[in-house]
Amino acid sequence: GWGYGSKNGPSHWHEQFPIAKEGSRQSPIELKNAETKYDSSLKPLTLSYDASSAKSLTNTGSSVQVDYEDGTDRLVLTGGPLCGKYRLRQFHFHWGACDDHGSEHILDGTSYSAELHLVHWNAEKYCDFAEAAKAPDGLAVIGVFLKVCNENPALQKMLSSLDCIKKKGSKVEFTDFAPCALLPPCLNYYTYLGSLTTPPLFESVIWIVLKEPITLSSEQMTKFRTLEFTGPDDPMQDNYRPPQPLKCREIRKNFQ
Ligand SMILES: NS(=O)(=O)c1ccc(O)c(NC(=O)NCCCCO)c1
Ligand SMILES: [Zn+2]
Repeated sequence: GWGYGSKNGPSHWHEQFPIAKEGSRQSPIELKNAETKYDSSLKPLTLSYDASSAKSLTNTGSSVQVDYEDGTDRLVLTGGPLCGKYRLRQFHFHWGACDDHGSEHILDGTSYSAELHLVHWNAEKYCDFAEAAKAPDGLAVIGVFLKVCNENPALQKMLSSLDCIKKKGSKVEFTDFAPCALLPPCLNYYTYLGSLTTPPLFESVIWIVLKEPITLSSEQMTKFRTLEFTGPDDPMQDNYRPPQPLKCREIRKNFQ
């Protein structure tokens, strides 16, 4: 199956997922602040997150992912560019082999060491995630850059559990994790219409990329790389897709 290696990585994905090449709204993209447009009609993001509905921590074989119980309205994102209420389903990360790269979005030429994706689906219009994932307004993903600087206590609970999920497909119970602890103080954002950044690359994501990164220590960053893609000689790293053509898209921001 698809992956991030030389034989099954992003340059090969079009062979099984033609939208990779043929799509009009693929992600990630380069964000060039000078070419974005301030939109005063954009609302602030409102996140109502309670910690209780975290469920599990999984090595998906392409990332590390925390899944949430999304059968009820417990962790809801509204406002911003969104119409309706979007329910948090999971968050996961993308990162590099070295600290100088690893994010999927690139901001004014800067690649960050990693990128957090908080994945929400439109529970007002669709019955479940799978249905929403196929709709043009089905998903809303908040992207948060990670910059190596000082230690991030909020990440520690997850990172200290990674030893238990080294192998692809492994999963452990992971409860009471408040995702809002992973957000920076300032919620200024860029927003544009895009896609999943992994196969099946559905063009169903309203992207909300925060301008301000969160920080973590280099030891914490190293911890991500102790996970395995397929086996002990295959460390999970460089699990990011490079930027895709902007084509006929506008990038808006909620700040001047
Ligand atoms: N990176 S993203 O755009 O935020 C993103 C958000 C939600 C997703 O469902 C996917 N992709 C996905 O689920 N692919 C199927 C199997 C993956 C196993 O790891 C990517
Ligand atoms: Zn992602």
